[in-house]
Amino acid sequence: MTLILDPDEPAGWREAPHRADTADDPLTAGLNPQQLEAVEYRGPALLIVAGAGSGKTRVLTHRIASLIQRREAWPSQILAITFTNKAAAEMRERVEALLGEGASGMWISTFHSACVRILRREAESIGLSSTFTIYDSADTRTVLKRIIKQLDADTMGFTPASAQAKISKLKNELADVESYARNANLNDPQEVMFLEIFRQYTRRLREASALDFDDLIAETVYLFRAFPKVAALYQRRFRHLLVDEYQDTNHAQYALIRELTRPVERAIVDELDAHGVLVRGLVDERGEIPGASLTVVGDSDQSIYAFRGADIRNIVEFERDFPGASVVLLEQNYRSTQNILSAANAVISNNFDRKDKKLWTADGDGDQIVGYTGYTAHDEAQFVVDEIEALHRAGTAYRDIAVFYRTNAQTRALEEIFVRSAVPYRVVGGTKFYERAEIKDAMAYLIAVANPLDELALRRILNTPKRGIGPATETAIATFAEQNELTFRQAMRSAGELGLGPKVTGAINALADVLDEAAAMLVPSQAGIEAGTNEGASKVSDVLVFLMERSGLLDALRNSRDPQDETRAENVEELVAQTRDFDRENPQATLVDFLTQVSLVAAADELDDASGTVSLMTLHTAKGLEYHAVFLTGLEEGLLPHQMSATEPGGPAEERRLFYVGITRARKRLYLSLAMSRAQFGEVAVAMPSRYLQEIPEGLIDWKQSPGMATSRGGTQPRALNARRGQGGGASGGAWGTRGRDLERFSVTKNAGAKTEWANRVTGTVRDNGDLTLEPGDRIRHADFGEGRVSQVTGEGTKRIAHVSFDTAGAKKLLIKIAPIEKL
Ligand SMILES: Nc1ncnc2c1ncn2[C@@H]1O[C@H](COP(=O)(O)OP(=O)(O)OP(=O)(O)O)[C@@H](O)[C@H]1O
Ligand SMILES: [Mg+2]
Repeated sequence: MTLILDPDEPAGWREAPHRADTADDPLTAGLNPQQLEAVEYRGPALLIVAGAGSGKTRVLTHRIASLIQRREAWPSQILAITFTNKAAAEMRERVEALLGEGASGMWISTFHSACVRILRREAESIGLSSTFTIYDSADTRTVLKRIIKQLDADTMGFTPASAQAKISKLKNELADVESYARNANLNDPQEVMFLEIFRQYTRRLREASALDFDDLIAETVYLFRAFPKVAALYQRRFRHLLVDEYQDTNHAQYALIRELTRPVERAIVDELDAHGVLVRGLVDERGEIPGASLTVVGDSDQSIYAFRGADIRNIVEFERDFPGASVVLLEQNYRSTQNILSAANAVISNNFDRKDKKLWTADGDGDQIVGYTGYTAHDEAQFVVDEIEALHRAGTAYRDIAVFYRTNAQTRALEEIFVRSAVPYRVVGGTKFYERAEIKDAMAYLIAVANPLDELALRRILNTPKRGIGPATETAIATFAEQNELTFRQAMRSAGELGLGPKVTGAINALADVLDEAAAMLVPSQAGIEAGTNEGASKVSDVLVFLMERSGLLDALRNSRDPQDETRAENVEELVAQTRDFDRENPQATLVDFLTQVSLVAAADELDDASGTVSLMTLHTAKGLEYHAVFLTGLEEGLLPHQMSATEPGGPAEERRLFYVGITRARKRLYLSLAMSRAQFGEVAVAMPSRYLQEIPEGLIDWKQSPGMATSRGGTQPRALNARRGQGGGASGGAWGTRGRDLERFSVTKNAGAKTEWANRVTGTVRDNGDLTLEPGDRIRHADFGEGRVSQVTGEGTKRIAHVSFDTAGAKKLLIKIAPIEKL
């Protein structure tokens, strides 16, 4: 092992750091006494626990800046861990702004990037090449798929996704093959099989010099444990370790922190010294280098990653794990108005098993929270955009406004309205809807059908979903096409002449068949051809559904248990929903028309202006951030809490923390919105207000209903929400928290009648026109659009839609169940 001086260490390193004069220090001015105590703390371990917006991140930033400015530490002696790359960049910027100079050599990064950096340097010690590959989730599943196939493990119920989840969980707990084998019950064939899968997976990655995401942390821990001298280099180097969002660390990350903060024993110190590593100024009277000073900050109310193995116990047991630790509690909130904080307090107090703490501010109540219930997701999106335009006119910069949602699929409706407005926006931490890989894949199928000459689209889908057509085959087809002056598509049809195996040839032909069949669906009927119309041709949505099903793309995503693939499947379903809308709105339009419209939407992305852009992101991405105005959208049962959470222990409580995280991002203005119906896979489902909305005290929210509902009270008797239960309201499912595992407080304290009354207030009149019979030719009156004639009724049951030509308002489509209409 060679020991070298760290390249990040500045020349000035050899001068021992010294403590500068602290009087009138701008770094500490304006901090409250508890914050000051945390910034000035000099000792082995410090835990800062506090609610949202109380200055935890700010204290970390000031602490780093003060250590550097007072020359108590060199930038290279600092390691700060944040939860996202965005947070890391922000913290670095702030530290540098406080210092008034750059601070290179300082490590501010996520756990994963810090570990990659360490592992690339030290790879040889653990038999890896320093150019090791990092496997993403998809790569991992590909490897597992092959192993499972080879072992016939699928017959025992193993899938790549299930094996992946189990392996990931083990790695987050730092269990490797050996330790798993020691504890496994070898009489259980399931366990024996899993052990074999785990063993082979580990071996294959090693052979490929590859690490998966979980390995990055776990391998660093193993490295440090197996090679104390390597560990000593980092223990000596990082004198100050600071961790933000500590409540979301898992066991492996916790172990890493422990390794990094261990003291360096005297024997190793001597060895480092002998190798020319500078230790002077670091050793104590026993000849050891004491453990690094550790500062962690967290808020157990904001723990939202239990599904990825995060362990709140890391916070609860901090004092036991790090003896001599000090604890600082921050109480005052500096971010939000009291109204926003009161809403957050009220919501989170419904979670059991937490220490009661109340956020408060000295800054006054502020504006009321604004509530809005849209008819549809589009209506809701329109409200959001209108309000943003109003805020902007009143002087709020776009960059100071954010829109949050629970699932990525919700961006579709939002983006459509944003694109039509002039409001610049960007989707943070995720590509825009049409840029997402799975949407591009689905679109590539449509493009390949619409334009068989488009080689790019064909190549994209050739092996998507994976159908065993490798790059060599792809090249063979391309070469054959070139040599014989054929298109790529024609060459695919000549696969039999390429000398490929029968399976590959079969796969290529099957894909070509699917594309041919889809193309045939687009041919108009004889009458249509004669009339020059599109009559008789299949709708775009039908062609897309056919392609997604026959190609296996949707199944591959749906059957995977990787949470990301689930989102991808939802996105593809959103695209299907969008084509359904398109078909309804443009009955005569062709596939090419659809593709053209999509390209135009995508081309409008260039929008930007000097005052920045509005940020759209998921609630998970929003952690740690703050904005002047925050819009929390899609506050419906099934979305928040997400329907998946219902089946997980602690799920609804974690979803509530997510809602709490969302609320506490807002500084001055908070908007809560939902839609009464939401399209899911092209079906319009009736949505129910999120149970969490009910937990916010009445007076805090000013409900502005959608115009269509505000005036619709006359005529129809409001009906009990209960009447809707069990009517298969799509994603909304069982209303009002009656799901089995959701043993939550309000379901015992609030009676059903109160719930109904409350829901009526939220959604305007709760209509149920479920039994209203309408036929083409019927005259109706709509609360806003006036009188009109029904031209068509489509859909069934709760999803019946009336197509109405209004006398003055033009053509509209109405969801009969909830529309404010009466038959004349
Ligand atoms: N003493 C203070 N004086 C003025 N502003 C402060 C003070 N402390 C914190 N702030 C401001 O309050 C806001 C919230 O601070 P910060 O983001 O550090 O809170 P946090 O506890 O990390 O929140 P979260 O739990 O959401 O991560 C920031 O705008 C910060 O600059
Ligand atoms: Mg923070």
